[in-house]
Amino acid sequence: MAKVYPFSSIRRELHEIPEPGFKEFKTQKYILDYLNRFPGKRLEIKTWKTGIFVRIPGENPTITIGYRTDIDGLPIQEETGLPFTSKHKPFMHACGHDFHMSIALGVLTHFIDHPIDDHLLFIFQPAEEGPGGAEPMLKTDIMKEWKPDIITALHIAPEYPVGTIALKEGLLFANTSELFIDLKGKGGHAAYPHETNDMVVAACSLVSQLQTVVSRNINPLDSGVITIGKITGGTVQNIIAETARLEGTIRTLSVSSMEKVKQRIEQLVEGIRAGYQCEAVIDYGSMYHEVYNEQKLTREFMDYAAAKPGVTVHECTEAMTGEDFGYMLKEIPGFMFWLGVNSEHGLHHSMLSPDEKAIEVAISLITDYFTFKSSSTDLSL
Ligand SMILES: CC(=O)N[C@@H](CCC[C@H](N)C(=O)O)C(=O)O
Repeated sequence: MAKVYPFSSIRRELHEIPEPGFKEFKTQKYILDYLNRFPGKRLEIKTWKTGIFVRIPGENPTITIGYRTDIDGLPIQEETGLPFTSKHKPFMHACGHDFHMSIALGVLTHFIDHPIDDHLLFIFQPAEEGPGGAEPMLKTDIMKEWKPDIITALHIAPEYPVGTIALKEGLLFANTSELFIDLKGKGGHAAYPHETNDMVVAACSLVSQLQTVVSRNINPLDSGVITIGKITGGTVQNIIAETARLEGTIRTLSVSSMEKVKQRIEQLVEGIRAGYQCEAVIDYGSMYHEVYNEQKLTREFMDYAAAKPGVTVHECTEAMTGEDFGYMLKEIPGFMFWLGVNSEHGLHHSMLSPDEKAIEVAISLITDYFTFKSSSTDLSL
């Protein structure tokens, strides 16, 4: 068994208790219990739903430096076989939020005993995987009172080795929109198809047609994704389905492409309505603003990280992943970066197993950068 680094044990305990968005009750309690280990320290703690804000007041503050972690898990049946596998099946920390939280606690713990000039605000945000906690958290009175002047977050990256971080100035992650389409027609006996309008056939046809939107309606030099991750419909093998439901997500690099994709989806769904004589309802669920890294802070951080022993900075291209941290970056200058964790299996995979050595790499990099940033005379953007 690999060596367990201090914050790896926290990561393992959090890994055992993944919870869906806005139901992170045990996770919230775990973090609050951890924070309560530091009585008498200058920690200011406020909760919002299942999220937590923690402020460490600065000694001689000019600004507030923000750090955000997400805290929710995903509905995935874990197959890692790890001794600290999920106890909340079928949920799993398959997007690294257990890493993100333990890194946030590591950075926070460092600053409890090493206060800096500026205020620090740690945001433990629920529901990143959906329906989104960042946007409503931004609107809270707590955020208005403690609003950071700059903000940072990271996301684990299975494809990079430990010690590598990846980022770029400007656009890093895509605009996203969830997509739910409910079809309702007439079901019936499997042997009497002429008396029905089979919603399984309609759903299959619609999924195929949706594949043409990106390939035939988006400029090939632009990018887009439509993924249908789930189809449900029908009841048993010898009954023609009365209903079917498609669940998916849309990703684009611009708001205008998102509008175009949605317009095209609506036209295709209208065709299904007419062609299959059925009802069809589209729901776009939650939408996330793109993650856009502020140029000057990002470049400064890249230069800072590149000079740090043991850290390699890779200038990456944008990804079609989504992150509601994009809403925070829309209002507060800052950046997000990928943290290499060297896992054979990728994000949202049942066998994702990131290398825990990356936790200490991230804690060290972020604490050093915040200390540098706070003592830096140039706080202008
Ligand atoms: C980093 C990451 O994997 N984020 C998720 C965000 C999902 C947002 C929403 N539920 C959707 O599916 O559109 C991602 O899938 O990129």
